[in-house]
Amino acid sequence: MHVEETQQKVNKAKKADKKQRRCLAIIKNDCEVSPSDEPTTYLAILNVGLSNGLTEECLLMEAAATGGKVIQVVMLPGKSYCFLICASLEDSQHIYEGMHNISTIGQQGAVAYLSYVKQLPANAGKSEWNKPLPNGLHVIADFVSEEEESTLLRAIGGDGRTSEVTGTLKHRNVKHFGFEFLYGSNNVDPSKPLEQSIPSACDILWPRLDNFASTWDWSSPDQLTVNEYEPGHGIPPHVDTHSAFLDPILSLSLQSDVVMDFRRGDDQVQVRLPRRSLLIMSGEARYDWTHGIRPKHIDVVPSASGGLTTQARGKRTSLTFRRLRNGPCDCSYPALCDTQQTKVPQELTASLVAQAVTLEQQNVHEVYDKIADHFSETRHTPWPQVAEFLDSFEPQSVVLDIGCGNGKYLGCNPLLLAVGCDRAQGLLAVGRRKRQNVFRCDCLNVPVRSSSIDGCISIAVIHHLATKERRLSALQEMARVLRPGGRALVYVWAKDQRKNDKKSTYLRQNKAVNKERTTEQQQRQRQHQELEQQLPNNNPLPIHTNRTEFQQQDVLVPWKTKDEQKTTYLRYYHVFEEQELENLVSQLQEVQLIKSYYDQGNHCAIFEKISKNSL
Ligand SMILES: O=C(O)CCC(=O)C(=O)O
Ligand SMILES: [Fe+2]
Ligand SMILES: [Zn+2]
Repeated sequence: MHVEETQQKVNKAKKADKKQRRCLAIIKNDCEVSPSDEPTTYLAILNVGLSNGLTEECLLMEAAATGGKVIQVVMLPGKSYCFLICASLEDSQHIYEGMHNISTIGQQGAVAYLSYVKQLPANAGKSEWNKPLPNGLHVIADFVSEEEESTLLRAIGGDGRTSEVTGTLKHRNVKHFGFEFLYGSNNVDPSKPLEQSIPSACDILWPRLDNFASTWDWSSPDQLTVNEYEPGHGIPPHVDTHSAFLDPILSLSLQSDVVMDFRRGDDQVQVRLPRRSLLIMSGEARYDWTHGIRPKHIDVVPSASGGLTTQARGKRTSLTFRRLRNGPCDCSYPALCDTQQTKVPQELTASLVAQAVTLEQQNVHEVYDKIADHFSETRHTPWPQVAEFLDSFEPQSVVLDIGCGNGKYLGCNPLLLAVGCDRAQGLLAVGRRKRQNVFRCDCLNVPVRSSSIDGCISIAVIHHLATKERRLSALQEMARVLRPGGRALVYVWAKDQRKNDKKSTYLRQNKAVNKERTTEQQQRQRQHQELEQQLPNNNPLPIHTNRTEFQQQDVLVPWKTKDEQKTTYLRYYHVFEEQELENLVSQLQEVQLIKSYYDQGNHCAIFEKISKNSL
C-alpha cells in the first residue's frame, strides 16, 4: 500500500518535471525568459494563462492562500503561462511551495507548474488597451438599469416570446423592427416598413441622450436590429452601410459584456462594451472605422490592477438603433462609403474570391498536406452506399474520383477503370504507393476532356469550398466531364448530424458524452479556447467543437495530430443545410437529379448528364 502511494507520488513528480521542462522551453523560445535554479522574486506560472481563461483574481486568490505576497501579475495575450512579481524571496518561495504541481486554476482547472525565472519578458506590461478611442465613439456605462434591461428584453421578445420578424444568420440570431435589414444587399428597403415598429418600451432611452443632442442632428430612430449572440458567436468586421443609415448609430448591450474591435487601416482599437451600456458611433467612428466582434468564448480585458485578465462571455443581446437615410451619402469619409465607392463591383467580387481562395489554401490545402498520413490512417472503410454506386457501372467503365484522398474508393470495383485526383500531394502519395491511377489537380479545373467519362464521385470535397459559386463550379466541372448518360455521386457533410432523432456516427463517437465526461470535455474546451485566442483578428469563423452538433454552416474544424506535439490544425468546412445540395444540382446545366439521400451525417446526391437527344 505504502509502496504504491510512494510510487504514485514519484510518477506525479516525474510528470510535473516533464511538463515544467516543456513549458520552460516554450517561454524561452517565446520571450527569452530563462529559468533560475536559485529562488528569485519572479515566478513563472506555467500551463495556465490568458489563453485558457485564467483570471487575475483567481491567480491572486490562489497565491494569497499560500501566504506569499504578490506585487504584480503579468499576463500575456494568447499565452498559456504568466508571471508573478513577488514582494520578497520569502514570498516567492511560499508561493512556489504552495502552488507548484498542486494548484488547479483557470477556467478548466489545469494544474499549475511553477518555476523561478531570471527576468520578465521584455514586452511585459505593454497593453493594447491604452490607445485612445476612435473619434466620435462614446460608451456610456449603466445607460439602463437592471429592471429596464428586463423590460426591454421582454419588449423585444428576448424572454422567449416569438417575434414575427425573425431570421437566423450564420453566427447569431437577429430580429428587426421598423424596417428589415437585408443581409444580402446590406441595405434596407425604405418602401417596405415592417408591421412591428420599434417597441415603445425603448422610448425611455431617447431623453437620456439630450446631453449629447448638440453633438449631432438627433431625432429618435426608426429601425432596430436585435442581435443575439451565444458565447462563441461574433459579427465580422463591417461598417453599417452609409447610404442606408444616418449618423449616429446606437447600440445597447444587454445581458453580457463583450469586447468590440474597431479598425481603420492598420489601426486597431479594442473597446469594452459593458452589460447595460450604450455605444454611440458617430462621425469617424460611424463612417471611417469598421466594427466587429470576434467569435470567442472568452475575452481578454484590462484587470483591476492595470494588467490583463480574462472574462467569460455570457449570452449577449444587443439593440442597434438607426435612422434611415433615404438617399445617397455625402459624408467626408469616402474609404468605406458605398455612395462614393470608387471600387467597381467587379473588384469587390474579385476580393471576395481572393478571400475564399486564401481560406481554402490555409485551412484546407495546407492542412491536408500536413496531416496526410494520419488522416489517411483514419480513412480505410469505404462507405457502403458509395461502393454500391460504383458497383452499378458496367465493367470497363471509366470512373473518376475527384478529391480521391488516399484512394480508398479506387479499388472498390476492380472491373472499372478507376482514376483519382486530388490537390493534396501527401494524400496522392498514399495512393501512388498502392499503384493507383492518380494525378494532381484542383476540383475546379479537372484536366479531363468534356463528355468523356462514364461516372464520377466527389466524396467529402466540395464542403471545403468557401463560396456558393465555387461549390457550384465544382459540380459543373463534374457535369462537364461526364458523357451524356454518365452519372455522378456527391457527398457533403450535413449541418444536421441527426436524422429522425438518431445521432450520426460522428456524434456517437463523442467519448466525452459516453464516459470520462468531465476530463475529456474540459480538455476539449480548453483546447478550443486556446485555439480561439490564436486566431487572427479578422477571422469571422467560429471553431467547431468536434463530436457536437454544428452551430453554424461555415466553421473551422480542429484536427489534432497524434505525435508528441499534438499540434491542432483547423480545417475549413461549409456544412450543408437540408436541400442545399439539391438546389445546387438544380442550377447545373445539362443535368438531372436522380436521387438524393442522407447517409451518416452527409447529404448525398446522384445526378445524370442528360443526353443531347433528350434535351
Ligand atoms: O452587437 C452589436 O453591438 C453590434 C451589431 C452591429 O454592428 C450591427 O448589427 O450592424
Ligand atoms: Fe454594425
Ligand atoms: Zn458615406
